Amino acid sequence: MAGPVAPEEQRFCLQEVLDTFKLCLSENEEVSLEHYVAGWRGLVKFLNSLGSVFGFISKDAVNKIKILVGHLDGENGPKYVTVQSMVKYELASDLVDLTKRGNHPESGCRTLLRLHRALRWLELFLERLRTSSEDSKTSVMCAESYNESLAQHHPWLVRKAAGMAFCVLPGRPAFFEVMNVGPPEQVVAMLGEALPLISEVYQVTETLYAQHNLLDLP
Ligand SMILES: CCCCCCCC/C=C\CCCCCCCC(=O)N[C@@H](COP(=O)(O)O)[C@H](O)/C=C/CCCCCCCCCCCCC
Repeated sequence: MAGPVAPEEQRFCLQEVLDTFKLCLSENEEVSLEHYVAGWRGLVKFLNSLGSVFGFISKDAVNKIKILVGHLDGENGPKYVTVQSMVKYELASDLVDLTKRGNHPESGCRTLLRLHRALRWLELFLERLRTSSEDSKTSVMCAESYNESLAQHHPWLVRKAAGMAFCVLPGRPAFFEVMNVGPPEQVVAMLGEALPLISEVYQVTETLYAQHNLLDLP
């Protein structure tokens, strides 16, 4: 499974991801793009520690993270502080391809939508992990969660490749170990803490995108 031991800054830690998702939502339910991206960076560390089979997934996630960071660090960075301000700015400035891919293939709105859909997969997967028994198969939990969410937006070839990658996922005990939390009961408790945060970020974004008819951006 995993290769040589990763340096500390590349090592996944569930607590770190939990902390970034805690910081994501402000009191007035605005989603901080900086923390959203940081949450995904943390998750990509986990994916990287699972080995090169997951490289094509990690690469796509990293590309999308880079696009969003590019917006955050760009000259219009202040417009990208929250997902709400990003949507408002990009729509008002005609910076989103709404019906077919055109001049704005890297808009913040369409890029974030891809990660947003993946967040639903994560929510479903973590809930299965949290309620699983010691001998449950991570590959099955992952595939079921994928089929209920992201798969509906992926073409056959991507679905096939993803399905093959899931087959080499480590078993639950090894999987829990990579999370760097402690014994399984502690992992389960931390997942219980992380899930409502992830769900809330997902719901707030889903409602915002639905209000603006952005859920099917090409
Ligand atoms: C708390 C710890 C346990 C769970 C840790 C999970 C770590 C997962 C980290 C990253 C997940 C990857 C997110 C992938 C984003 C995919 C976005 C997407 O849908 N992209 C497609 C469409 O993009 P455009 O072409 O429209 O720009 C793109 O075609 C995708 C290509 C790559 C394949 C994506 C397969 C996604 C499978 C998600 C499951 C990851 C399996 C992780 C196993 C633990």
